[in-house]
Amino acid sequence: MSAGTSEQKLQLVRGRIRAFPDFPSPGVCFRDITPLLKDPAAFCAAIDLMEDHLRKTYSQIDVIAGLDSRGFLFGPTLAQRLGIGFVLIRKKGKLPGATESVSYSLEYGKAELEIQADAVDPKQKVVIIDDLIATGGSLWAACTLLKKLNAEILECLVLIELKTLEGAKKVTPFKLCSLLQYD
Ligand SMILES: O=P(O)(O)OC[C@H]1O[C@H](OP(=O)(O)OP(=O)(O)O)[C@H](O)[C@@H]1O
Ligand SMILES: Nc1ncnc2[nH]cnc12
Repeated sequence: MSAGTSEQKLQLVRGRIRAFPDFPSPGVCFRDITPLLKDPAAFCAAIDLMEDHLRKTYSQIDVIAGLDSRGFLFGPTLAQRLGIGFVLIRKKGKLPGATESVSYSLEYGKAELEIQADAVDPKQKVVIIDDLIATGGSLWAACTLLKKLNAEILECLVLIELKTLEGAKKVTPFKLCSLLQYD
């Protein structure tokens, strides 16, 4: 846990997100988290904010599930803080053993996500984490996978929400929480 108020931590995190207009294609404004990852104080502040939010909101969380690949940057650290396990939701063809899979649309493309069939037990309480929600297709796919395993989805948690793409609607009825919002 680092020093400072929640507002100070949020400012620190916000200051470490870079915008790259027209990447990877015209019209897309890419929100780059690499400066956040390079700054240990800012990264710690981001994890603090996520941990505080989850501890205040839920009396029990069993598992954090993170999305390939940038959800993997936040999920394991957050799970460690909470003293719980982390499970992988990966792009197609990466996970061994029995899997569930679902295809989905991205802001720029199409993809398929998978989870191992034994990743979570039925009724386990799961928070899904990713760096960013754009159209919500990836988180929708993650929710669909966890529903197939009969998990209880508490919420989807992201660092960044791109509001104008209305990804929150796509993950309805599940709750979406974000630390930073951009138009
Ligand atoms: O809300 P959506 O429209 O689904 O977009 C958001 C997703 O897109 C990015 O991942 P990407 O699939 O580009 O993979 P990466 O994390 O490996 O870069 C991002 O990390 C989210 O997972
Ligand atoms: N605008 C964006 N910036 C960063 N990552 C993204 N993934 C999907 N859309 C994105």
